[in-house]
Amino acid sequence: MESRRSSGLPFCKMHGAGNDFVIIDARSGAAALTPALVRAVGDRHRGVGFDQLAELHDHGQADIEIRFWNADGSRAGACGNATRCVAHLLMTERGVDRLHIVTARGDLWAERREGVIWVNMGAPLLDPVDIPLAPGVDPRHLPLPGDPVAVGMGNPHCVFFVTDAEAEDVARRGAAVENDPLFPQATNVEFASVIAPDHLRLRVWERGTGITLACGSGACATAVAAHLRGLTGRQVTIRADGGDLAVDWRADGVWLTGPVAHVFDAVLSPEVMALA
Ligand SMILES: N[C@@H](CCC[C@H](N)C(=O)O)C(=O)O
Repeated sequence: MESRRSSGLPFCKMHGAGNDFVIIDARSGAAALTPALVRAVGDRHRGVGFDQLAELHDHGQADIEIRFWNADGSRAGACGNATRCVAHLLMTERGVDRLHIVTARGDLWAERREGVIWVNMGAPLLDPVDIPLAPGVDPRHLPLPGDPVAVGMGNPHCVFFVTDAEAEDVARRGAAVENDPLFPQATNVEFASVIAPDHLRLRVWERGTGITLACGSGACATAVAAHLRGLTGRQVTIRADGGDLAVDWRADGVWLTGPVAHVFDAVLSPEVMALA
C-alpha cells in the first residue's frame, strides 16, 4: 500500500466474493476517520463507494487492529470478508502464514493452510445479551413471521431459512427487519435455503449498508444457525451472490475462507475528503 501523501489519503480497494472494501492504513498517520468522511468516501456516486471501510492500526499485542465502518458511517463489530482481505494483504506483505488480529470483537486469528487463508471469526454468540437481542427472547425462534434464528459473530444476525432464497424480496424484507426493536443495535438479515447438508444458498441485507454480494460474518452466522436447526453439518459451502464462501464451525471457533481480490491502490482526493 502506498505511503502517505500530503495531497490526499492513500487507500486500497479490495473485495471478498464481491463484498467490497476500502482499506485505509492509519498506521501511516492517516487523518482520523469520522462518520461524515466515511459516508463521503462510501458514496458510490461522488466518492469511491464500498460496503465497508477497514481502518488499520498498529496494536501492542497483535499484528494488526482493524476498525470497521459501514457505508452509512456506523461502526461494525465484525466484518469477515474485510478481515480476510486484510489478512491476505499482510500475509503477502510480511511473508507469514499466521496473524493475530484485533477487532472490536476481540482477538481473531488468520492462518494460511495449503495456500488457503482462513480466518477464525471466534465462537458464535448465542446468549441474547451478547448477540445482542432484546431480553426474554429465544434466539433460536424469534417472534417474527418466518421463525428466524439470531446469532452474534461480534455483530448481530437474523437468519431466515426459506424454501428458495432466489425468490426472496431481500430489499423489502431485509429493510423491514434491520431496525426491528428485537435488536437493540439493529441487525444484519440473512435469507438462506438448503441445497444439501453441506451447501447453503445465502442472500444478505447488511445493517448500515443494504444488499451486498456476500457477507462473511453473515455466512458464519448462517452456518451456525443451520447446524443448530439440524439442517446441515458443521462444514458448509455458502453460495453467495458474489461467489462461494466456506465455513467450518470447529471447537475453537467459526473458520471462514473464500475468494479475495485486490482491485486497485489510490489516493483519496482532497475534493472527496472535503465532502465530509
Ligand atoms: N460484510 C461484512 C459485515 C459488515 C458489517 C455488518 N454490515 C454489520 O453492521 O454488522 C462481513 O463480511 O462480515
